[in-house]
Amino acid sequence: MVSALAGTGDAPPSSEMTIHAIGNTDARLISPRVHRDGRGAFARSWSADIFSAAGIDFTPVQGNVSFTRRRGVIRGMHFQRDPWPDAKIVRCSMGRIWDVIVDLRPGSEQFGQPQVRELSCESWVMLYVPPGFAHGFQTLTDHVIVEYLMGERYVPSAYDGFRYDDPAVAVRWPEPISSISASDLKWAPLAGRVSGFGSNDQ
Ligand SMILES: Cc1cn([C@H]2C[C@H](O)[C@@H](COP(=O)(O)OP(=O)(O)O[C@H]3O[C@H](C)C(=O)[C@H](O)[C@H]3O)O2)c(=O)[nH]c1=O
Repeated sequence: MVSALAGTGDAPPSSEMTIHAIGNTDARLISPRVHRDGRGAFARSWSADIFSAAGIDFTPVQGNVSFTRRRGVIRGMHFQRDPWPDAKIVRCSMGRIWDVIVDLRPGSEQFGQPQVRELSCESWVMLYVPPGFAHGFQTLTDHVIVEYLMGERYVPSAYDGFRYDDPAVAVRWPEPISSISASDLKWAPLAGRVSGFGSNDQ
């Protein structure tokens, strides 16, 4: 017997996503309206109309997904250099992560200051990371899936990053570190390499 599910009616599009500022940055926390029923739940992960109404110029051109087996793993910090800075929507689709973004745009009010948020499958909350930010996360559980909608294509020659312990940014990681890729350990210091981090910004 197939049970009919109650409709959700025609709510205005803006009610499908609530967008919150993060500090004085143009990064945003996005809380989608979660439609729950006897089967489970449904929510939007992006909306051109809602983003446009919120003044966010973002159109996905690539989708990425990563699976991380163990708690305590750090992925990042990553960014793409100009002229291909990669804005992204980040969502944690399984488990929980300690998510970190850092504004690398010289002159911005929050330049070099880590902004951290816990993202989890249960919360459904997503993060909009503007172009010019670095992004990374540490897993807070085993078996983590993180999905991305990317505002820029992957350009290997522009793919860049910095170490989790770069003294110019001083990110706090909550868990004992269980694993970091060899490539993420090889990033050169930001000081003297990325505009705005002078050689004495230790
Ligand atoms: C980002 C990317 C990577 N790759 C290749 C490059 C490597 O051979 C392999 C794994 O890449 P990586 O070790 O950089 O994967 P993550 O450490 O999960 O990187 C991601 O995690 C941090 C937290 C992010 O914010 C970025 O979205 C992204 O950099 O996939 C691709 O083929 N296409 C891509 O778009």
